[in-house]
Amino acid sequence: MSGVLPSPRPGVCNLGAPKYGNNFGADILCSIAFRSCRTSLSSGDFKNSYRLGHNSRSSLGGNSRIRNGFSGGRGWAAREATGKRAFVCMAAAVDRAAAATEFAGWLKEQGFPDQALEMKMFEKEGLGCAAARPLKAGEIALSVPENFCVTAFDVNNHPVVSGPARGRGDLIGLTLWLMYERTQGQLSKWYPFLKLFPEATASPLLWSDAERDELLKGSPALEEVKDRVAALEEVYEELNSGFFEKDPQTFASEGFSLTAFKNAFSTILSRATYLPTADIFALIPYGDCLNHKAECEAFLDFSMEDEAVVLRTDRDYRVGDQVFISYGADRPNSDLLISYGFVDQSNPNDFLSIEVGLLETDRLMGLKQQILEQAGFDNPQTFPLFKDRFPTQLLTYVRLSRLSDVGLFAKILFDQDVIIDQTNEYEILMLLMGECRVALQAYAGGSDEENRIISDKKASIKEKLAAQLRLCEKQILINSMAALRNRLAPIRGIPVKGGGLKDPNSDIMEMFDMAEQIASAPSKFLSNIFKK
Ligand SMILES: C[S@@+](CC[C@H](N)C(=O)[O-])C[C@H]1O[C@@H](n2cnc3c(N)ncnc32)[C@H](O)[C@@H]1O
Repeated sequence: MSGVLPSPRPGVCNLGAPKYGNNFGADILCSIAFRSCRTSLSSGDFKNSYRLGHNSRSSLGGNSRIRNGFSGGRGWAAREATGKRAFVCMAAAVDRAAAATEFAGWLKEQGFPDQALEMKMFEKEGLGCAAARPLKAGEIALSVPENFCVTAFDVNNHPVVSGPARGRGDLIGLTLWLMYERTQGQLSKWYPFLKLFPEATASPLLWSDAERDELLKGSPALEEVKDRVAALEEVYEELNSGFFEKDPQTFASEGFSLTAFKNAFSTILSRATYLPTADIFALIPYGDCLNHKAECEAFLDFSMEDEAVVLRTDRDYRVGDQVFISYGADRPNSDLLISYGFVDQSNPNDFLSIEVGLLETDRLMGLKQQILEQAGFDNPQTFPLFKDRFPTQLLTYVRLSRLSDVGLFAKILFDQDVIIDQTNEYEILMLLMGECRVALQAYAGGSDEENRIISDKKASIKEKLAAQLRLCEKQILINSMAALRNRLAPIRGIPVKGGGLKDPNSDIMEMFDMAEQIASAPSKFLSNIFKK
């Protein structure tokens, strides 16, 4: 075997959690708007490489060659496939635990080395890997020889799909590979491996338009999913008109339908692992059964020395414990849902992206832009809002954007949380508050409804996942607003509409109400309220 995976989050690479750490406890014009979390997903890159997948750590090159010594291929047993040629839907009906046992036995027959992990079913995550013996932190838990992995090597050397896959990204190549091998059923030499794969995931990429519109209403994920689906359908159309329709004998219609393509893509997206050292995506026996834990730091990578894909543990495990990896350090729930079809309600890395920028009409725009550039920021710039923190840099950025006195520019420091003056601070906190309020109002219903759906046994998987996502995102906004309120409270001498100053403690709720409703026309509101 030899294989492929997507890569990181181009848009947000410098915005991850580690760089920012303004805890709400310690405390949080421009144009402001919430953005879909374009983490690993980028429609611009889609056609050539759908930048997604575990270990989103480095960028992904083309797939026309095997990179950095990862040669792959060859060894996947020349076992003669037997059985009828038939389109086999590797559906949920397959008993996955039995399939895993069968696959492990089959691998052994092919000379696969003994591992410290065994595949096992877990209630929450489905198939996973458990420690077969006690493991110490830093130990090699898994070592899969490269020739047992499916990669671009297999795609590029495939008698049927190499043509359609040419010039496309690794994930599309692997999707084509999976579609074709699925049509071969038991004749496929990969059959025991394919039997482990779910037919598709619960990703909203596969939901109907109506389901997406209803269930993701308010979430920035909706826009993201729509973009992805459009890009995916475009790729399919190209493949269909360029290859599938022209040769229906080879590309049997059922196995190469749009539905089959989307299903296979979602499966590949959820199972292919990006190997940073080899800069390649791979389907890795055992490795593709490892589930994600946000707190985990272990990840799969190619070891040139061992010529194998290796997992080193980041903690001790007892026999039977599930061994986890990280699918990427800073993946918000919207990304997990789209890429893998699950939501982690306790995800410490969950975030919403907020975009801020300078006003076109700002007479100091040129100067401000220079300051931003020197500090390494764009205009506009996206920042993450986490449920317990947001970046100090976000505040500084917005403070700068609202400054009209050049004499105060010297106070702008991106590595420190420095209030420029109270009027400026009041403005920016109100703007952010208003933006959060508007974003929150875009979701239908309250959090009680989401909690009800999550615990409702009759609710569908899609309804539950969407409710989990909405709940987490709303919590980020609610917590952000609470933090903004905390920051606003001690500001004394707050300017009011009629001019003059007012003690905030006298009618603080009224002030917040006002502040939270301004986002639809922030500059208009501010030009009125701060009229000199
Ligand atoms: C690489 S596969 C892992 C094997 C998979 N559990 C299976 O049953 O085949 C990724 C899939 O595992 C599931 N998964 C991984 N981590 C999870 C988590 N923390 N919570 C829930 N599901 C998880 C999701 O269904 C995801 O699409």
